[in-house]
Amino acid sequence: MTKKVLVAGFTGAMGQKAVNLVNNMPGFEVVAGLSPIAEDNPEQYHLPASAKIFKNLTEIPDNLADFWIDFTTPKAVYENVKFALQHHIRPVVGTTGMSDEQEAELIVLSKKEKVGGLIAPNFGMSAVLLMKFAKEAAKYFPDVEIIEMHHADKKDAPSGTALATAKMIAENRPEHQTAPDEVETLKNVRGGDYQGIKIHSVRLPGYIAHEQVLFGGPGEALTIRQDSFDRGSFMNGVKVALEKVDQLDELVIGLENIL
Ligand SMILES: NC(=O)C1=CN([C@@H]2O[C@H](COP(=O)(O)OP(=O)(O)OC[C@H]3O[C@@H](n4cnc5c(N)ncnc54)[C@H](OP(=O)(O)O)[C@@H]3O)[C@@H](O)[C@H]2O)C=CC1
Ligand SMILES: O=C(O)C1=N[C@H](C(=O)O)C[C@H](O)C1
Repeated sequence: MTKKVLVAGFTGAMGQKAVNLVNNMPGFEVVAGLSPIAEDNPEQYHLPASAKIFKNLTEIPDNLADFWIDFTTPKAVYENVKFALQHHIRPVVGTTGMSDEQEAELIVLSKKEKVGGLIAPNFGMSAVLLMKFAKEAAKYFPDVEIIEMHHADKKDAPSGTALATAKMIAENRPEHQTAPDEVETLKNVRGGDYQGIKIHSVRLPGYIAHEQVLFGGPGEALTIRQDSFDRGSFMNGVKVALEKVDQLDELVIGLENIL
């Protein structure tokens, strides 16, 4: 039986990549798109002619879709995923910017509704491996800072990937010295702080998505870097998620946990 997919944020940069992915996945079909200012013309957005376009959650009927791909905005994603879980649609979520509390609430809801799904701050293999390697390196290099660089239209900072990297490093690093007293003569010039890990966010035209993790030790340094040069690089991860979320019975965080 064909698996039916709703793409939330289908008009956006990632949403359009997701539409193209599903259009080319045998056994899957885009049946609907959600986006607040989209025109009611599916083919304009490369959706099948039969696909329905919705402008808000209240318009979406029951039993419409099996999967919910979400590439929307930090403001919309929590309500979207809640709606999907309550309507037994399996969410595959790339949208970043949710708080830890929001994610925890959604996990509880997924268990209650017995609906599996995935939230992945990054669907790219280079970023998944960077996070894994950084977590390992943190055992030996407790002094670390993160620089993430993104396109100028990005709405949230730091990136979801940088925050996930910091969390994974924090889980694994041994006791470390806290930074000495320092004076910022320019406000926030030392970046954001996650449990003593500085995060620096760069936004520039021409960039897509890039991250460096810099470890420093006595007389040596280790730099781990990943680059996403094209948004197509995220689609293998989305494909794997669509193929595997059927086997999950709750909401899982992180692509690495289903690979
Ligand atoms: N996990 C991953 O691997 C990746 C995650 N991302 C994340 O995906 C998200 C989207 O990125 P990107 O595609 O670049 O952003 P865009 O701004 O290009 O697209 C956002 C989309 O969301 C839509 N939208 C806005 N509000 C709502 C709403 N209330 N309900 C449904 N749709 C809404 C917009 O519609 P309209 O145009 O009609 O306003 C638009 O289609 C970001 O959070 C980004 O960080 C990005 C790349 C990879
Ligand atoms: O907004 C983006 O573009 C990206 N967002 C995700 C994030 O916040 O980490 C993933 C990737 O970095 C691209």
